[in-house]
Amino acid sequence: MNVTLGFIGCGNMAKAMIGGILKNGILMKEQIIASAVSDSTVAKVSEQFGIKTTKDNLQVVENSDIIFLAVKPQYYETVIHEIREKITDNQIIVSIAPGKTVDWLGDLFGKEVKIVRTMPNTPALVLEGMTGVCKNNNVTAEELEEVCRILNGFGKAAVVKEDLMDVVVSVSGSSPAYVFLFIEAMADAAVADGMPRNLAYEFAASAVLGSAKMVIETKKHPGELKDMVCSPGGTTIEAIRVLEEKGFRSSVIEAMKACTKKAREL
Ligand SMILES: NC(=O)C1=CN([C@@H]2O[C@H](COP(=O)(O)OP(=O)(O)OC[C@H]3O[C@@H](n4cnc5c(N)ncnc54)[C@H](O)[C@@H]3O)[C@@H](O)[C@H]2O)C=CC1
Ligand SMILES: O=C(O)[C@@H]1CCC=N1
Repeated sequence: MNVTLGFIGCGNMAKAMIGGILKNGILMKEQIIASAVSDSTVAKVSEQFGIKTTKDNLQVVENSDIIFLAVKPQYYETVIHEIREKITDNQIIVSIAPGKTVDWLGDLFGKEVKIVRTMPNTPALVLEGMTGVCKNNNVTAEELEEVCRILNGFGKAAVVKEDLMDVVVSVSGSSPAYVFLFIEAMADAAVADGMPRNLAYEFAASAVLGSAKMVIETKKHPGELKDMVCSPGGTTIEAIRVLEEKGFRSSVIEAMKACTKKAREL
């Protein structure tokens, strides 16, 4: 692709996206610039990815067609105030923050700016990211497609109505954390029953990966896939019985409702 990409902030999510983009090869390292606050991050990111790095956010703005705001939500106001004068009509701003609407972002810029609001997730690093996307009226269909090509480069992108973006946070942006917790818990149980830890992580993570692939590739209902594992009078249904007794489904639902609620409040 013939665009330059800038990241303001270069923490966990920006590094996952940069790593994915470079792994996939949709952009060259020379096409990417990122800013960070500390000298050590500037040096580390440049060494890790070979991209241009700077402590000056305006340098990112001056050198990028598409600018990802990759700082925490509470720093959005400061960063937007810092860069808004320098943003031109042709540049596209990509937000990755939960809760920040395109109208809220547009008001902070105080002028007509092209804004794409996204919610990515860290599996972008291994090209298995899933990103929810919506836009404001200043972004054309072609421009949205261009941004989606970048997002698709490290996984998949789905354009959704803006009022679903807070739900995307809980089901996608935040959800790898619950899945990691689940893998960790499964591995702990296997270790408790005598399996070496490294082997336990491999078995537990492979089960999650394979199960996710089955949902996506067979398109069967997850309940049907679950039933296919549960032999009558067998081992699995015993595990399911205990999970139901301990409120597994309800815990997940309540946790995600808390997550969506928090995103709405940010
Ligand atoms: N970590 C994740 O899995 C996901 C994060 N996000 C969103 O991505 C954004 C970044 O999150 P993380 O990468 O997790 O946070 P992080 O804390 O790892 O990275 C943020 C980086 O921004 C830098 N920073 C702070 N103020 C700055 C400024 N004024 N100028 C330039 N850089 C500045 C910080 O030094 C830090 O390195 C947040 O809005 C978060 O909600 C979205 C989806 C998933
Ligand atoms: O925890 C957070 O607030 C961010 C947003 C989605 C994932 N991490």
